[in-house]
Amino acid sequence: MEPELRLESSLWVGNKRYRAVLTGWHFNWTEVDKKNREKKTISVPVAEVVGVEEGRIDVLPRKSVEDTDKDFTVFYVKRCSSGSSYGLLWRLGQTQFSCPSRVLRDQWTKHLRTALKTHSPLRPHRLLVFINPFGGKKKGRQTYHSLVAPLFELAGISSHVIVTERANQARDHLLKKDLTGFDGVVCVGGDGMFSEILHGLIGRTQQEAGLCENDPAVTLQPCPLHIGIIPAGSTDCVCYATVGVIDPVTSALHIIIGDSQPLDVGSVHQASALVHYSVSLLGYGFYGDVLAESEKHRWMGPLRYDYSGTKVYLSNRSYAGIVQYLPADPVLSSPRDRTRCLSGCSVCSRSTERLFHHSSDSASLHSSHYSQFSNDSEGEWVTVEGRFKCVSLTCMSSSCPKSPLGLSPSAHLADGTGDLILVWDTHPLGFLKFLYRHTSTQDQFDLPFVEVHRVKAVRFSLPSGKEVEAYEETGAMSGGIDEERIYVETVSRNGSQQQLTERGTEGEVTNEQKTADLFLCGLCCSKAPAVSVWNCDGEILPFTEILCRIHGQLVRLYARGIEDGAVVDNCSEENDLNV
Ligand SMILES: CCCCCCCCCCCCC/C=C/[C@@H](O)[C@H](COP(=O)(O)O)NC(=O)CCCCC
Ligand SMILES: Nc1ncnc2c1ncn2[C@@H]1O[C@H](COP(=O)(O)OP(=O)(O)O)[C@@H](O)[C@H]1O
Ligand SMILES: [Ca+2]
Repeated sequence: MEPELRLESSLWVGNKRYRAVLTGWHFNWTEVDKKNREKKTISVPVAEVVGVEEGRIDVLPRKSVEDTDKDFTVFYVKRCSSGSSYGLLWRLGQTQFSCPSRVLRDQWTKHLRTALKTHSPLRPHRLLVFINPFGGKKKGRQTYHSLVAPLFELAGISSHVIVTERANQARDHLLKKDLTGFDGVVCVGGDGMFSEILHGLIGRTQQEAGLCENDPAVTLQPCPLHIGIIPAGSTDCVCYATVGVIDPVTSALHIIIGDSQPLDVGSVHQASALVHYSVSLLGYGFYGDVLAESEKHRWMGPLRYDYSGTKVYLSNRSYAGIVQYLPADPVLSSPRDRTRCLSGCSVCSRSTERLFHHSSDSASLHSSHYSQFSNDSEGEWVTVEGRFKCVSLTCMSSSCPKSPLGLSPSAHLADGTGDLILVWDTHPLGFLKFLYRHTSTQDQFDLPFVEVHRVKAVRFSLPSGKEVEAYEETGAMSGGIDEERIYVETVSRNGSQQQLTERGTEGEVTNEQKTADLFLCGLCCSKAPAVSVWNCDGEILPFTEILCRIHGQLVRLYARGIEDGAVVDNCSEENDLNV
């Protein structure tokens, strides 16, 4: 720290005197009694100071409580245990200080603001905010305006807000519109909305870099803009797995202080075309069937997954398939090592070095992305074939309120790998045991019909003859194989063939709905369908035979991973605003 940023003086909070010190990375104030004995110290990392204002200020509603020219107010992050979740809730703390003179007050506010700039270089100044008004319980707009916007305003962040009017509006905006001047993009919605932002930003970055997203062997360019998630969806898995709680205020504070969490992304391809990106769940069998069923019951909101989950479980299906996977280096980590990827994870930090060639310089992070998919470094593919209850791939733990440790509790957010979970066909009670274990700390992989592998890529295909058989079965109800084929629509985007996927717009029959409808015909047939569908972060994919490759740390979120619950809970300190 530059020496001139150090500042120390007596300050008053109410009628108590404090010795305040701004030093290094911290702002501390220690109560001093009449005999000059030091009592309790409050210490706030400068990086967690939200804002500094002259006067005595309250935030909600924002008003100057008392206008004195010797006072200033500091707003900062406080942590509270969240009770039910593993992560910590963040709240806005505030302390109003009085100085002996106006000159000293100005010195404090100037030094604190300079320290903020020095110690949190990634704080956003301007954000592009997309609100899905129909996500989850349909409270996105209200959540943003009542809880998030006042905090952004306090932190001096200007935001351009777009309330979406159709599915894929956010994605299209990010692909085509001028993004100059924005430091990040905020998504107010669920995993489907996040997926739109992900597609828009990854696509835009590759367009500008002249890279072809369709080729699974291409090393994609990491996105320069950060993504913030204000949870307002049904599953909110990406938020939960990267922050540890579903709480709009906590997420807003992570955005304000410019936290940065890299995230692995899977690119899903069919033949030589990109179909979709995935971060949370690429699932065939049970999870695909649940999604297809749940699309019919969107009106139920988040409950649609419980209803559909029960219905699909009772239908007791399994599907034939061939799964091929490219194992990750087992020396680095394992999905069964019982570790957890927490804030500051050492496995992910080491991966940054491995993925980006030993550089802490962000410019070279972007230019020298390690090629891990070229033929000579691929390694050996492993093939398994049989009948599965489900085949799932996740780039991270995919923890969510339904499953607090997630689909793969030891998976890492940013290690360049995904976890492939194979659940072989088994009796219904065995499968129920597997599902039920997701809701507790019991190991869902410790079952004889379950396998988990840490992988760099996965291929899925149907045993020969099965695809035709599948189309014939669904075709019997819906008019034949050609009808299925015409649902697969490709459009040209910037010269490349790109799969167009739309979901959820009322009154419009989309590709996914058509694919789901075809699939659901199978549900009412006496004969169970021979194929399932892929659930890709809440989207139904219109293909069965796919290849997915994991791209290490392709995007960055305004988050820091799940904080260890043992970290000090300072919520009970005085002056908590409890926003
Ligand atoms: C007997 C108790 C059974 C409990 C089963 C618990 C298993 C839960 C694992 C959930 C993993 C979720 C991974 C995330 C998926 C989301 O991308 C996706 C879309 O979310 P959204 O856009 O918010 O709608 N959600 C799902 O596919 C829901 C799967 C629910 C399965 C029961
Ligand atoms: N204005 C809109 N009308 C209809 N669908 C929308 C709109 N905005 C976004 N969507 C789509 O809604 C889907 C679900 O959104 P999401 O916010 O994830 O809610 P949920 O978690 O409840 O599924 C997303 O795939 C997104 O593309
Ligand atoms: Ca990973």
